[in-house]
Amino acid sequence: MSIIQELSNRDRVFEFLTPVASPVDVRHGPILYLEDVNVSFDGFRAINNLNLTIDDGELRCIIGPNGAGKTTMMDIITGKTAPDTGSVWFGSRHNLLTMNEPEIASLGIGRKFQKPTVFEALTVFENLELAMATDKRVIPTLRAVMKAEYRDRIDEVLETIGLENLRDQLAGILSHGQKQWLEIGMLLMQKPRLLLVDEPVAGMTEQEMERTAELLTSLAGKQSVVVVEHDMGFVRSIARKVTVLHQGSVLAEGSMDQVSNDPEVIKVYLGEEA
Ligand SMILES: Nc1ncnc2c1ncn2[C@@H]1O[C@H](COP(=O)(O)OP(=O)(O)OP(=O)(O)O)[C@@H](O)[C@H]1O
Repeated sequence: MSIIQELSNRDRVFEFLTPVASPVDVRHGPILYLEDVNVSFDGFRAINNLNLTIDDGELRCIIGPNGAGKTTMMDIITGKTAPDTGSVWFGSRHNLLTMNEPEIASLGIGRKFQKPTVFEALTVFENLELAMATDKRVIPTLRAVMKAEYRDRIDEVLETIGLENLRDQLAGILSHGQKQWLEIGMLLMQKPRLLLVDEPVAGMTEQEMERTAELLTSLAGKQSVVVVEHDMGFVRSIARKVTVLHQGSVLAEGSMDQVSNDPEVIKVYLGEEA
């Protein structure tokens, strides 16, 4: 059957439009679990007996000085870097260390890098549309015949990211902050269970930072969100629980007030900024 014929069959729900029912099992524990993880680069221990758990629906902020291992930790979770030893589980069923990057992404782990990578020559709407269809060959046909099936989802995401009024604008003319929100929206199109967000407010105006705080806090609960961020004011505005990494290990964990009053944290990290 041709793609056109296949798409014309309105009774069918197509795989690429249907969020994969996430098989992650969180009934008996956290959504993400790292235990005794170690990674060395040329003999340098970048991640050192790292233990970390993220609960389902949690919004967690990860802070730590330069070189603390934050990016390497994200790389391990997403399958970009393989640890030397340790365990990394997504729910109680999925051993992430046996999976490659695309397999981990398809389980529902989305990663937002610091720099926005939207398609500037496409509209906001088209960017979201593209993020939804995993089979890019069907896009033109998709637009013609499948509108009702995906429009609702795109509208929902446009509302979440606050870009409803810019839906037909080219992404290239968006502000830096709007591009970041659009890219978060592109990840949301796939209905992830866990979003990893790297320095979301770098380069943003105060107003954009406030809007980003609202956006990330609104996502928590619906999915788990892990935010790596250097901006302490921003972390304070969104964090319920903060993990401080230092030399590849967890140095402290707790509320922003708890960690910022921890003498060890003050010594190795916040103290540096004071
Ligand atoms: N591929 C690599 N090869 C060698 N060393 C590496 C590699 N990746 C990271 N490192 C080192 O591992 C340590 C941890 O780096 P990482 O980028 O994870 O820290 P970070 O907390 O994300 O820092 P930043 O806040 O500056 O982004 C650093 O000392 C870094 O130089």
